[in-house]
Amino acid sequence: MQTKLTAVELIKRFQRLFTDLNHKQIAERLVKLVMAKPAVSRAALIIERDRRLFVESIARLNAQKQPEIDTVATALNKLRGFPHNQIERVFAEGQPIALDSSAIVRLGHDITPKGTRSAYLYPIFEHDKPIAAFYLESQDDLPALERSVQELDTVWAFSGLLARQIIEMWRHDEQSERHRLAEQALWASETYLHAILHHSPALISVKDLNGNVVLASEHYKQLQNVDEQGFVGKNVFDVYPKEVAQALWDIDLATQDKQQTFETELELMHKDGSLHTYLMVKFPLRNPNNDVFGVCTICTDISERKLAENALREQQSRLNYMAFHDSLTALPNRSLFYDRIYHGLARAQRSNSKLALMLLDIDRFKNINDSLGHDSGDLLLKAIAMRLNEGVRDMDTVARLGGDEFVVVLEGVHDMEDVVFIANKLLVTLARPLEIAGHEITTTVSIGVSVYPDDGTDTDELLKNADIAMYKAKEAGKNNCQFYAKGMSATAVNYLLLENDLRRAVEQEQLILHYQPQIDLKTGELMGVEALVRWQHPERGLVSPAHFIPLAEETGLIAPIGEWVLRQACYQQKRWLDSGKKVGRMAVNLSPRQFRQRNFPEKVESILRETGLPAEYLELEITESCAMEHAGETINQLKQLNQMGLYLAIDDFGTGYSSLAYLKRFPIQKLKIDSSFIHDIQSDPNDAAIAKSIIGLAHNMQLSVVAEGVEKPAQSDWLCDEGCDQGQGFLFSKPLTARQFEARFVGKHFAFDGNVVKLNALA
Ligand SMILES: Nc1nc2c(ncn2[C@@H]2O[C@H](COP(=O)(O)O[C@H]3[C@@H](O)[C@H](n4cnc5c(=O)[nH]c(N)nc54)O[C@@H]3COP(=O)(O)O)[C@@H](O)[C@H]2O)c(=O)[nH]1
Repeated sequence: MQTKLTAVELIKRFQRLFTDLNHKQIAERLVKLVMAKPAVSRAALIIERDRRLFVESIARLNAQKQPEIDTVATALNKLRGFPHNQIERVFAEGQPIALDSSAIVRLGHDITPKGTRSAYLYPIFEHDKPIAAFYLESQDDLPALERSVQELDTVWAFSGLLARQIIEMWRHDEQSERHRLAEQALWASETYLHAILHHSPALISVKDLNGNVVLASEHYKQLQNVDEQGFVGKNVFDVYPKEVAQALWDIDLATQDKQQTFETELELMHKDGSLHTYLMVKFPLRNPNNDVFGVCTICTDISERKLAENALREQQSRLNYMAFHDSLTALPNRSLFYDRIYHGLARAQRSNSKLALMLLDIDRFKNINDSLGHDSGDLLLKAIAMRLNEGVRDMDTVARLGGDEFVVVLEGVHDMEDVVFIANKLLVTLARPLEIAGHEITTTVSIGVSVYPDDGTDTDELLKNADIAMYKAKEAGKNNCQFYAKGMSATAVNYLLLENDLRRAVEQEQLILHYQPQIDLKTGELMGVEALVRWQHPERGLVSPAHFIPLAEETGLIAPIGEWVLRQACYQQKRWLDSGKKVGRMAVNLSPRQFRQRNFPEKVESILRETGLPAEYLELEITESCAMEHAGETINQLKQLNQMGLYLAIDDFGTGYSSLAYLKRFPIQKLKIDSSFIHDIQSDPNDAAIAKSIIGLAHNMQLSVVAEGVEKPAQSDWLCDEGCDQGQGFLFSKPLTARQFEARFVGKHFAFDGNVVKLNALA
């Protein structure tokens, strides 16, 4: 049986119940007291803290009908399963709210637990203002719940105080947390600052408005004049040289006054004597009232970046230099020459003056290069570049266009005598002996001059005309200077210009072979084919061998060209043999220099091996004059070639002076009557007599005989009647490309030009 307690006993009991509890435990105990009433199935304590409603604690009956308490201390709006609007209403109106079963149904089934039939909201006041509320649910009807509410009047009475206690405790907790966080933040920022000031490689400092350093990074100690105490407490004037300090202080003042950030670079000396470049940033520091109270300086060491930038700049200017200068002589190259002359021409036009362009080419440079080697050739070019530079004024341009070709541009020319004088001076200067790699070398140059505006108004025209004049100088015996004159023919010049291009012709695959058939005059059968080289020049078109073979011979280029022809002809012959085409022998022309190469027979042998062509399918032709020039040597070379199984022919026979004594000793198989005797063979009795003699001579020596340059059927008939074995000429076919040649084959047989078919028909 329950005994009624007095008010004092009740207070004491409550005090005992709530002594030494924290706010969570107080809230738990309060809802537990409410749950003690059997009609209450769920209870919650809601408290207003800082104008927000928090559900502090919730109690509900579990399956065993035991109260279970959950301290949530969560904002109401974050929790589901509560009649939010009703709870807010209690706090707003300060009146209890009773919800019967129909009101519960209206709340909806997701608000209250299943089976709830009534609910009650009870406000708790402090000074007439609700500061808390209890929310009660019951599985009984409202009257039963209301009875329990009445029985809980003591709880309601004490709840005002306890709710206040909970609020204060929360506030205290929150404040403690805020303090803790603030302390933690302070500690963190102090730690960071300490770490930054001690370990940052930057110079970081803060100065007050008088320029006294109040905070500084350790890195300052690296600076000259900063002792082990560091920068703190000092002033820029204590540390830096006077002018530097003044400049820094001026920036500090400007930063304070203008209240803006300043950025500049400065160089500071370290204790180890090294000079470092720093990027310095200064900015004002403001207090919460936005007043400037100091200046912060951050200096970053950018020495390495500067070094890299400088290196890059140097590299760029080196590259720039290289792009416009010749690496060997350091003279301006072709590009810079074009740029200089472009501006020079503009100046000449403005000042109405003349400009002279001198093109210089070293005479016989190739011989020097070939005999002394490329290193000596390079030394020579350098020496010439120096002498050229010394021989002209500073304002004049000396450039190397490539190879052994130099150019001098003389500006402000008013008198042509001056140009003549300089040209002669250069000829004399350059002709002085030079010591190159222990050899005394005397070299000369040929100079061609063109003058603006008389010989051209643009660079290319002036260059072209200076070129023509320069080659005229070469023609005139080298070591002299020629001025361009309007009528100068470019034909001879062209011939010389070819030389440079010819050097590249083999490697750039500009050479091709054409093939001209040789036929049996009696049967019309294809007996052989002569390989004739052509040069497919990129600008000049097809260049005749009559034009470039003598040049190749003169310059020594005949060796690689001749070897290329021989190899290609052998490869072609092998292909035709393999494809079953009856071509006869492949005749290849040899130039004197090529034939005289000591190891020529070995070269032929190696090419035959490489191409797989049997020797008997190859015929070599040397001219009569070549054969007779060093007849003794010729016999030896021919013997070796003959022993290899090759067929040998004397070309252009009748044009040289043959010694019959030698001729009979040459191990040859064929004579070729030169075309000059064939041309007028019917009308010129001398030509006819010579041709007859050659045919007779050949047959007497057991040699076969071929007539070159057969153009007319009558010539062919005459030759046939006189017993000439073979003919070669346009009558039968012009020289053809390999493809054209193959196209003439009908099965395994070669078909000649139309008019020759008739001739064949006679056979
Ligand atoms: N060392 C080398 N010399 C070579 C090589 N290839 C050619 N040559 C020599 O160059 C000279 C000119 O040759 P090309 O212009 O090829 O002239 C040849 C024929 O096209 C020409 N020909 C042939 N038939 C006729 C004709 O009926 N009429 C006519 N006007 N010309 C004709 O004759 C040249 C052949 O001459 P040849 O060698 O004497 O049989 C010339 O001296 C070539 O030898 C080479 O690879 N190496």
